[in-house]
Amino acid sequence: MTRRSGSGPRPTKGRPAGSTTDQRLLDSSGHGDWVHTDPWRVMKIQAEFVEGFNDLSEIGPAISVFGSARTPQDHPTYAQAEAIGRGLAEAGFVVITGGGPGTMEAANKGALEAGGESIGLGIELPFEARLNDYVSFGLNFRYFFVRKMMFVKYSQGYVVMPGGLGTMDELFEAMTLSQTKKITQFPIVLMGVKHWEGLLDWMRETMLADGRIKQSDLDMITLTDDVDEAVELMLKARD
Ligand SMILES: C/C(=C\CNc1ncnc2c1ncn2[C@@H]1O[C@H](COP(=O)(O)O)[C@@H](O)[C@H]1O)CO
Repeated sequence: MTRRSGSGPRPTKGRPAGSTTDQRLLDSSGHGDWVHTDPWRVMKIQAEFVEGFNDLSEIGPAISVFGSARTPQDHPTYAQAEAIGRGLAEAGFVVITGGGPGTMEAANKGALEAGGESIGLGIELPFEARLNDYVSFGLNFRYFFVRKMMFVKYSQGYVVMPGGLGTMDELFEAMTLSQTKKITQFPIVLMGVKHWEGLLDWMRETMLADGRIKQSDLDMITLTDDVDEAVELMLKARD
């Protein structure tokens, strides 16, 4: 695969400065312009699904790696994400990330430098954002929900590194889809014991204790700092 000519930021020309397509879809106080009315937006949404399905349908076994867009390059988590990208690529997996900076960049770097496929599924944001330099094939999405479906549909499992709101959204979406059997056989590895153990303790002591989740919901997660263990788990699930 080669870097798609359409990768990088979508042109901002023609759209109100500081807003995104997603934002205009979800904002109830929309513009009156006919191309921005909801029925016509469905065509744009449909086109984005078609394009994504078309471009990703033959990528082979893939693992998505998520994590903070704000991880500095000299942070130990950056090195760990690079190692996970490398380990997954060496094990024959395509590595998919959000194509952004920080942890996403590190995982793409590890995968690309190990000779693997390094995919970035970027998102249009209200500020300048472009795919990182280690993406060998990239797509930029206007709609978060279309992009999120591509991660689930085209990966066999998730590795989730320390992160903020975006990372939590991606993690809990996958857990909900697994819990409701919308996806099956979907290993989820949380990397970074120090970052995640507080959340897992709370889920066990509050959510589980109050009967709001089952033990099987927690069992779908593996918590580790060990890159080899994470890769091994993905291989076991694949085989
Ligand atoms: C914050 C900055 C750029 C953000 N750029 C992003 N590009 C692509 N994907 C992103 C970006 N920001 C968030 N994401 C998605 O959410 C996850 C990380 O979010 P978090 O809140 O940082 O945990 C990540 O996995 C992406 O899929 C400028 O530095």
